[in-house]
Amino acid sequence: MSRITLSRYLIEQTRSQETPADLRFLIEVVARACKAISHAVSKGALGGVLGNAGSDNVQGEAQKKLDVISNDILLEANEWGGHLAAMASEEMEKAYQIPGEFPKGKYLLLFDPLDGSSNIDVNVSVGTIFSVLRCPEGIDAPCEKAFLQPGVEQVAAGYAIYGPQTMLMLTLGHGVKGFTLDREVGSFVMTHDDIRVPEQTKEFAINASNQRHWEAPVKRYVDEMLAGETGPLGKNYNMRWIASMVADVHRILTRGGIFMYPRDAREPEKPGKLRLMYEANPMSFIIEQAGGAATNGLERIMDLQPTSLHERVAVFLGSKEEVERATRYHREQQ
Ligand SMILES: O=P(O)(O)OC[C@H]1O[C@](O)(COP(=O)(O)O)[C@@H](O)[C@@H]1O
Ligand SMILES: [Mg+2]
Ligand SMILES: [Mg+2]
Repeated sequence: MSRITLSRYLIEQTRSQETPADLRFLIEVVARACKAISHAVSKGALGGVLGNAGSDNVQGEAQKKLDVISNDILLEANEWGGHLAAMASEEMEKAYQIPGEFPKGKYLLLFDPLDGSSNIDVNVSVGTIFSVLRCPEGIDAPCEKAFLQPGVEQVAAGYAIYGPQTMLMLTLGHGVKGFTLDREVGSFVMTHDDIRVPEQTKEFAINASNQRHWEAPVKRYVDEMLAGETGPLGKNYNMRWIASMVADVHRILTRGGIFMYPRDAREPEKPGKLRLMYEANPMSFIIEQAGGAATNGLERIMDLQPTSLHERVAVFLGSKEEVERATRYHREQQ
C-alpha cells in the first residue's frame, strides 16, 4: 500500500484546486518547524532544554526554555517561506513583521509555539497549535488589527502533538486529517483519514481544583455528571485532565469527550484562561470540522469578533451533545 505523506496530500489538494499553492507551501513550512520542535522537545534533560528561560511573556507567565526555542524555530522557518504577511505568537506582545516589503505573502500565521509547557519538565505530552488567516486588503503594516478576524475566517488550522508519537492534525476546511511522524524517513504520513468526534460521550475534562470558583451553570453540569447513572444524566462519566490543551483535545478527537476551561471567579475581569486567537479558534475549527462543537458557554467560539491579539475566552468543546448541554445550561442561567 502506498503511503500518503503530508506533502503528497497537500499536492493533491492543490491539484484538485481546493488549496492554493502558496497555502500548501506555508503548511509545509509549519510542518517542518514542528518536526524541529519535536526533535528539540525529545532531547529533554540530555539536551539541556528543560527548565525556565528566566523571562516572562506578555501574559506575565514564566517562559520555559522550550517556549522560547519553539517560538524561534517557527519564526525562523516562516520568515523566509515567502507566503506570509505577518506572524503572531503567544510568546510575543506584538505582530511580527516578515523582513522585506510588506506584505510579502497573503497569509497571517498565529501560533502557540508550545502548548502545555508547564508539563515539559515532567515529560507529559505538549504541542504546537497554529491558525492561518488571509491578510486583509488595505493594510499597509503588520498591525494587530489585521489579525482581529473571527475564527470562521480561518483558511487552515492544526496542531502538532509531541507525545509517545509526534502527530500533526490538520484542517483546510474540509474535514480533519491526522499524520504521524515517521522518524526514520522524516515525513508525516497520513494515519487518520476523516476524523470524527463521537456525538455522545461519557468523558469530561476540566481542572476540578477550580470548582469553588466556577459559575452556577458549570457547577450544575459537573455535579450532574458526577451523580452518575442514578443522576439526571443517567450515565457514569469518567474524567481526564492532562493540562495540555493539545493532549486533551487530541484525546477528544480520537475517542470523544468534552473539554472545559470556563471563566471563573479567580480573575472575574478575564473571560477565561485560554487564548482565543491561537488556542481556542484553531481547536474549534478542527473540532467542528470533525463533527464536534465549540462555544464559550453562550456563543459559537468561531463567531466571536476578537478585540485584541492575546484575548482570552471560556472554552467548551468536543462531543456535540455535551457541548450543547453545557451551552444550554449557560443560556438558561442568563
Ligand atoms: O494549569 P491549568 O490551569 O489547568 O491550565 C491548563 C491549560 O493551560 C494551558 O497549558 C495553556 O497553554 P500554554 O502552556 O501554552 O500557556 C493549556 O494547554 C491547558 O489546557
Ligand atoms: Mg497553550
Ligand atoms: Mg504556549
